[in-house]
Amino acid sequence: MATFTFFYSTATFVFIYAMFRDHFPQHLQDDIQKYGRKLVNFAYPYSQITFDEFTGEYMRRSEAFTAIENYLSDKSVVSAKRLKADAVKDGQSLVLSMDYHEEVADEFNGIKVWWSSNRTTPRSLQFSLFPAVDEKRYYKLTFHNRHKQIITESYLAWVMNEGKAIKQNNRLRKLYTNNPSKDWNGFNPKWSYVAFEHPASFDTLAMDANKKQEIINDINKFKMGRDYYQSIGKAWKRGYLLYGPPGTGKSTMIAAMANHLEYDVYDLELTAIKDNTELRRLLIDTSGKSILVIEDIDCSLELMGERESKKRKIKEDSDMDPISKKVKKEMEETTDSKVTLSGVLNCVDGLWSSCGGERIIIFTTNNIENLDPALIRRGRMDLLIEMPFCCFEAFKVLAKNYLKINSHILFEQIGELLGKTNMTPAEVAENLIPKFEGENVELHLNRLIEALKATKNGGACRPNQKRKRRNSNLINKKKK
Ligand SMILES: Nc1ncnc2c1ncn2[C@@H]1O[C@H](COP(=O)(O)OP(=O)(O)OP(=O)(O)O)[C@@H](O)[C@H]1O
Ligand SMILES: [Mg+2]
Repeated sequence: MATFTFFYSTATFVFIYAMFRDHFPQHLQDDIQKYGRKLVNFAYPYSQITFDEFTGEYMRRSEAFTAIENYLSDKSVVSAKRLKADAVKDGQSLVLSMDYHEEVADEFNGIKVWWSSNRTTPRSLQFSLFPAVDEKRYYKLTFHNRHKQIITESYLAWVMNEGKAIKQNNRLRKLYTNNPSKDWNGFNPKWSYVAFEHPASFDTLAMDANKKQEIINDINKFKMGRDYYQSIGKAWKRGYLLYGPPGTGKSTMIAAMANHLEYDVYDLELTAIKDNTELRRLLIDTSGKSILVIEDIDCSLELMGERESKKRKIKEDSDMDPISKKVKKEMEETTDSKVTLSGVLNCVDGLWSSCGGERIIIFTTNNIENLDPALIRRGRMDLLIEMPFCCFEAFKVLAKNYLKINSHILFEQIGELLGKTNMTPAEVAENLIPKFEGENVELHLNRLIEALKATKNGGACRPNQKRKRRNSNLINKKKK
């Protein structure tokens, strides 16, 4: 009986609505709809915004949906009764979100809003070449009509920023390396990655404390400088050149920076790139909040600048015997990489570097003298950071890391010897690592003293005036 009544009323409603649409004059229909909407607004003065999970022509996962999911995660744990769990960081941790048809409340500047998680399932079978989309997930935001402006202008921007920041913290940080271009295709991407799990930090980095603090301040200022860079019309990027002998901590410094900033690292192998076009394609495929690293930049002949390499080539060629000349020519011909200095300079200055923002570009070299001045000119490399041989202060950091001591009677002697020798932090660290079970602190320090004496007596040169000058000026700040 009840079913019959329901069917009867629905049919009557449909009939009346059809009559109304077909026979009522249009201006009367408009008036009735206008007043009808006013009545509904009066009875239910709330607005709603829906955020679908997949949007656009290619049905990409919506950034807004992901940001909202992350933003609501903590709030859902507190107030939703049913939760869903998703693995992040390649399964290392879980993100909780509210289950379907749950609702959580939020407050912004004293305004109360409600978020609900929903899904719709298709009512009929669809035939498609693509896998069927079983359900459409979406978030719905409900708020009072009178707060519409503040919600659409400020609250949503706040939710997006917060959500993105939470996502950034939850994600697995990655160390990317470029694949040879012959392998690039739809299945093999330009970059391969592994989880970036380097343990280096500024605490464990051995170097002069003031210089270390200057570098930390510089990168902190950069990270917080979004508005500043915007206001001066400059791309939000920064370039560093790390130079110093092998084993002085250049790579360790990069890892410490990446960990401090929580950025990904793109380790660019220039020799695997054929030409500037490929270089550009690779760079376009990188994301913001990342450090692009080109290690040992001087090791590619082309990058030393055409003027330098031509000069060098003429000199070398005139010194060579005919057979060596032929072998050299053949080698040059088989070397594929035609990446040029101007290609690399474009990577530092070009439009690419401003896409996505928050990019740090780091070059390392053992021989700063070999670099073309164009590469390190003012404004291109913002900071030149020298990683020098181990000084006493750097040694104290290593002693604290490796031996867990802040002082010892032998420190004075070690300090004196360090002042007279060129030993890298890597070599010092090697002497502080336990070689056998049960070795005590004194044994390590004595071993280091012996090694320092051997280096000194073995003719290790004292830093010349040029090096001394550079050591005293670890960081040569360049004008921005
Ligand atoms: N300043 C330092 N602070 C802490 N550890 C260091 C430092 N320098 C070197 N080490 C230790 O020595 C090892 C080698 O250092 P690293 O690879 O950073 O040197 P590098 O300057 O990059 O050398 P290369 O020029 O050969 O690439 C590191 O794994 C680290 O353990
Ligand atoms: Mg290195």
